[in-house]
Formats: sequence, structure tokens, C-alpha cells
Amino acid sequence: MMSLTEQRLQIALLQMDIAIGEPELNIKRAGQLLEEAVSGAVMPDVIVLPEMWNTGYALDRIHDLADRDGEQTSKLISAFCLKHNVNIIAGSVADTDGEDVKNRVYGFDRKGKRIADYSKIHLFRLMEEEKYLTAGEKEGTFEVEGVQAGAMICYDIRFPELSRKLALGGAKLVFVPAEWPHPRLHHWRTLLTARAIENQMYVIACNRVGVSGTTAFFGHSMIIDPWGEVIAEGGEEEAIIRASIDVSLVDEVRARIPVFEDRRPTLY
Ligand SMILES: NC(=O)CCC(=O)C(=O)O
Repeated sequence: MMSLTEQRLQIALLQMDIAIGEPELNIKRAGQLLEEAVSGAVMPDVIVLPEMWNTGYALDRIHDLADRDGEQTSKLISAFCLKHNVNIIAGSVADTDGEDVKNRVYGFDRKGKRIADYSKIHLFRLMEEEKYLTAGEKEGTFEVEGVQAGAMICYDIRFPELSRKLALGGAKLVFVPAEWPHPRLHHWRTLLTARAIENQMYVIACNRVGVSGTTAFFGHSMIIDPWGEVIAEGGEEEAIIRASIDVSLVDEVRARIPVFEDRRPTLY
């Protein structure tokens, strides 16, 4: 499908391995991948990192390891944005106010200004998040490059109500940092694709790779367009996944099949 007035954004997903409980190592690795992302032939407009990329799921030590008020993350990412004139949705990090630890998305614009703040609202019991983390209480919407966007974190994609709320609020892009492991690749691909098709928006999902204890993370970071086409997908190795997206396709798909006009919310 070709659109009339293109609005292109170059996206780069940092599909990284994460060393459990080693923030310094992870910050170093993220820094290397960020440098690589801005050194390619095509400069990205938006770079995305995976979920909990500072600590991994070191939940039994998370209170000690979490980034105090997100200071370390903000300093590093904001300075990088300013230096390289790029937006970064800095995945999520474990962050603490000294009491609660949250699984929190930080996003910064080209000037290094904070644009996104979202704490995961659905905690994943299979990985015992609810025992160690505090859930967020509101959805995450923001603007990037003048485009309305939203954030969901990993398990959040199982709750179609959330992405629908973001879409109804005007989001055309949704960013999904994740640590989604085997054996649920089928769920990952299907749920992400469904969220894109039903909301007629771009789903931009960055998953980690590597092994943590007995859990293996499969990567397969994906960029899916509002028609449900997968326009980029990673494999199971560390990689930078790049794609050029045309935001105007969202309006075109929404005009062609007017789902948002045809909804009957009073009936369900
Ligand atoms: N980190 C997560 O939220 C994992 C979610 C997951 O694996 C799932 O199946 O849902």
C-alpha cells in the first residue's frame, strides 16, 4: 500500500543481550550499540531499547540495583540524544524512588528533553514481578517527532484494552520494550500483529536476546505496520533491527476500513 503524503521515520531497535544484575555492564553494552546505531549509513530518528535493560530480572536484588530516580539512565540517554540529534525510547529500566521499584519507560527527544514516562501497569506473575515491583497506575502517551505515540511493556500486549485506549487517545505508534522468552514466540508474534491490525497503528517492539538462568529470550524484535505487515523482524542474536516507516499509512488504513467510526462501544 502506497500513501500520498509520506511522513517517514527511521527506526532502530537495539535487540541486546542483558547481563542479569550487572547494570554497569549493561550500560556499557547499550552505549556500544547506541554508537553503532548512529554510525550506520542511515541515521535513525528513533532508537528503542528492550525491557529492564539495566538490570535484567535480578528481582531478588532489585531494590539495591534499581536506578535511583532514573538518574543514571536519564543522564546517559539524554546526553546521547543531544549529542547525536536523535530520539530514544530507552526501553524500560528498573527504577526506584527509594521505596518502590517500578519497571519504567524513559523517552527523550533530540534535545535530550524527557518526553515519555510510563511504568508497567500489568505485572507478570510468571516471572514474579508482582512480588518485587510496584505497578504503574496510568497509561503512557507522548509525542515523538510530532506523532502521537504510546508505550506498553511486554506482558501489557496481552491486554487489548490498553492498546485500544492508546489508539483512541490518538496514538499512531506504540513502542513495546520486552523481555519475552521461549517457548511463547507464537504468542509474541500473534499478539503484536493483532494489536497492530485491530488498532490500525504501527507496533514497534524491541525484545532482548540471551539466556538468564534457565530462561532463554528469543529476540524477534518486530516492526509491524497498521495493515499488519511485518516490515522488520530480528532473529535470535544480538542485532540492530532497522526499518523506515511511513506514519501516513495509519490514516490511510483507518480511512479504508473505518474501524474507529464503526465501533459500537455502547453495546460492549
Ligand atoms: N517480561 C514480561 O512481561 C514477559 C511477558 C511474557 O513472557 C508473556 O508471555 O506474557
